[in-house]
Amino acid sequence: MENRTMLTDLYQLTMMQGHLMNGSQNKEAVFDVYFRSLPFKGGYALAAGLEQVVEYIENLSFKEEDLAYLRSLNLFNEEFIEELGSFRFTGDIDAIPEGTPVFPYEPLLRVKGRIFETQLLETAILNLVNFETLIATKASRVVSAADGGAVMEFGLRRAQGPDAGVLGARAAFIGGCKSTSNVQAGMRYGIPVSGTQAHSWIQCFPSELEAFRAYARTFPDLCLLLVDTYNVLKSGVPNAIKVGLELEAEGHHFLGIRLDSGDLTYLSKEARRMLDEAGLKEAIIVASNDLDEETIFAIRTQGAAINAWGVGTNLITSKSNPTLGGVYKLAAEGEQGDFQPRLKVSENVNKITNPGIKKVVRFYDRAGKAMADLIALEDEVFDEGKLLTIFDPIQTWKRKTLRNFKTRELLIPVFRDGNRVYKLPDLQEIQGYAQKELGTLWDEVKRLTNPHRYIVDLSANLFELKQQLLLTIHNDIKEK
Ligand SMILES: Nc1ncnc2c1ncn2[C@@H]1O[C@H](COP(=O)(O)OP(=O)(O)OP(=O)(O)O)[C@@H](O)[C@H]1O
Ligand SMILES: O=P(O)(O)OC[C@H]1O[C@H](OP(=O)(O)OP(=O)(O)O)[C@H](O)[C@@H]1O
Ligand SMILES: O=C(O)c1cccnc1
Repeated sequence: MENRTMLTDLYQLTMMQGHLMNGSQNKEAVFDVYFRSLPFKGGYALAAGLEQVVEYIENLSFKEEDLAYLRSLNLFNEEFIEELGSFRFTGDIDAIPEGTPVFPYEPLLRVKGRIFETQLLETAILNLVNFETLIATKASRVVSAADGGAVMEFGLRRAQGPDAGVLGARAAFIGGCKSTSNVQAGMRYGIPVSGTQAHSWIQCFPSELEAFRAYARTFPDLCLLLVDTYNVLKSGVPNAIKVGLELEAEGHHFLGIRLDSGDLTYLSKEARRMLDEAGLKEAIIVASNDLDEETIFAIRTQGAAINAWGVGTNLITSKSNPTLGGVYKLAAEGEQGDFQPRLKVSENVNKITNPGIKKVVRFYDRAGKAMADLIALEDEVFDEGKLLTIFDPIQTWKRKTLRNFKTRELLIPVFRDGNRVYKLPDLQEIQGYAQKELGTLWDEVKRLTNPHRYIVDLSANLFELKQQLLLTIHNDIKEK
């Protein structure tokens, strides 16, 4: 497992030395990880990256060469470097499991512990959670546009570097992709690997037919032929049909063809007709070429005859929305378990933080559909037998009364006193869980364009606490 201890911003280390020098290193802090707006103008995001956060925490330790490098910067004193030498995370982490639909302002992770430790974690946690959550969300949109057609992740060559290719393939699988072309991701995470051929294979042979036959000889039962090197309907599909029939005559199953250019709707319909007429009704048609959720949705609704989609660049780079702006904000600080809520003020009301140690409660109706989430204080209880009126924390007149609800707390314990108390699910389990979880959201929340906004409110107690703190800060400033 990779040691990512040095994957941090310099200022985390300077602040840590500052705490050590000021005697505040043992102060306890609670940080929330959350994002403020949904990517893709979508209706939800899918949480991902927790497994990498767990690995990061479990491998946190500065090696001799790390300490030597830090010493060489001539910024840090020996007392601090020595302290880093025995650095371990000894705090608590609660997190929303990977594959859960999540919404703005909800703490996806809550980190509690000595400020000396919790400050260091910000950069790596955000790096991991922001990227994987973004790609899992993008993949989920692409998969939903494919409406049951398999989506194969093809992006490694265009990913923003090797790590993004591998972790992106993992996140894409959480979002519902069926397979990846990325062999390292397949090996590391047990993702099914799949693929076809490149144009170079076809070009290497004197003719397209010979290229197809050579591939069919090598992989008679894994034969998906790329048909657009010369001319799809006049050459590629007729040659693929010849080879497909030869394979079937020998008792093999011909898988199908891949289209990688041109009008994918027209070509797939024509190719389907030709394959069917030749008796290759089971042969599938895979499409690729700069696809994303919008093109897939358009092509599918035009009536294309496409069974599976190969999606690379737009998915792995999240091209239409390349970042998720997750932040790591201090919500409480204290000593010996006695915490005081803390708040960050901003002129921009969306940037004022939510104070205190919080939890996220999801409210379901009797049919199991998610109705709303509340960000609440840790010790609050919501009685399932009672009515509950919730309200928008900004437009407070917007109210909704929940009745007959079931509740579920989304944050679950992952580390206690530095020890892991959470069993990491395997990736197949996470994918299945994500699919089930998406089934609890209304279609209106999931639709790709102009979705309904899912309700995420603050509990009355948290709202009250926030108002009080804002008022106190405001009055303090006025008096100065
Ligand atoms: N029927 C369709 N409706 C909407 N978009 C489509 C349809 N068919 C293909 N597309 C998309 O249109 C774009 C076409 O790309 P482009 O203009 O580069 O043509 P091309 O066929 O890839 O040409 P080239 O031969 O250079 O590869 C791709 O993003 C593709 O996914
Ligand atoms: O289009 P993407 O969604 O990124 O999917 C991956 C693309 O990569 C391959 O092409 P190649 O690298 O040869 O490039 P090209 O076909 O785009 O020229 C493949 O044939 C797809 O077209
Ligand atoms: O296997 C394929 O067809 C493939 C793999 C990576 C990128 N494009 C296509």
